[in-house]
Amino acid sequence: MTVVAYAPASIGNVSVGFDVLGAALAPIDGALLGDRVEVADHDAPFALSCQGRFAHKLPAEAEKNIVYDCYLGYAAALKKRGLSIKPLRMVLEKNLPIGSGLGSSASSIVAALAALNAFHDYALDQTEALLLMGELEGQISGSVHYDNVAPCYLGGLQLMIEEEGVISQSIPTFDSWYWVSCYPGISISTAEARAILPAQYRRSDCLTYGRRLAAFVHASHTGQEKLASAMLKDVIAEPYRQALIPKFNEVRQHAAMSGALATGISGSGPTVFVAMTDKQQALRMKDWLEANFIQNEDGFCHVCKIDRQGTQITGQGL
Ligand SMILES: Nc1ncnc2c1ncn2[C@@H]1O[C@H](COP(=O)(O)OP(=O)(O)O)[C@@H](O)[C@H]1O
Ligand SMILES: N[C@@H](CCOP(=O)(O)O)C(=O)O
Repeated sequence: MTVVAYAPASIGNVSVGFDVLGAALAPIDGALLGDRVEVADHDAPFALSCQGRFAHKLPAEAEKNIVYDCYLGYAAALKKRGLSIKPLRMVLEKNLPIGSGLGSSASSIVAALAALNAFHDYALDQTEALLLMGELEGQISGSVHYDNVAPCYLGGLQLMIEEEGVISQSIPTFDSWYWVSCYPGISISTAEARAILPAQYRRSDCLTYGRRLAAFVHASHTGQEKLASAMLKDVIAEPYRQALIPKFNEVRQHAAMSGALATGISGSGPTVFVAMTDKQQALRMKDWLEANFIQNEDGFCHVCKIDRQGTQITGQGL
């Protein structure tokens, strides 16, 4: 048997919801923006290999690849249920750049665990699988946060709940919005971008954060597009992280003059996103970002919609 899982890129935080809001992305031109993992029968207990555009940036030793930790974590989860992992080989197709703000580690984790789970006849239910994905993401970034793994796995715009046995739930999105997502080609470690944030915040920032997040969720549920987009502002991470991203302010200024609804840092950066409603403006914004924001040959830009499907399983090999 061979199983392949595709797990889309995601925007963590979406500006207004630090660690509690995340959106899965699908380029409108049908380009693949996410990692894929193949799991197949094997004549030895385990093997892992890597391919794809960004495979050369992964740790050289297979044991340092998060996909290997997924294998160990999944085997342990099966063992707890009195089940055994089958002999298998895994292939990671690393399509997302590392330390990009596109949920790269989450994409590998979700694709790996979704493929392993499909290969074992869905031994874990969706919540159990998502809990394990969050745990593995926490190993890499220094603390458990679901704002990449949840949208990547479930699709859509996900709001983290993490109470009463509910990890996340999806909230409505505006069909007319395009998300122009541009990776400049440099890397920022999520763990380091978390370490520079204050340990404590002023009361006024806490109130602004809570008020705007509540207003965004309310506006999304009541279809108030203008109000929702006006809430896409960040007092928690962006003031401290923007200095790590060359030309971030120029992007914001140009986007505002070009009809953008909002501009923000995707996850911990350096990818930025610009939300727009006009497709032609979005395509022009992409051209501008490619000419003015991308720094090297690793960079790229996509005009995206929200990916509603999340992780997809197919039967064919890579
Ligand atoms: N399959 C993988 N995908 C991405 N990163 C991986 C993977 N396996 C191991 N790593 C390591 O995990 C860290 C991921 O860094 P991080 O900044 O969290 O990336 P991202 O923000 O893109 O998820 C890097 O040190 C990287 O070498
Ligand atoms: N909420 C996290 C999101 C990190 O996303 P990544 O794509 O940079 O891994 C944070 O902002 O730290």
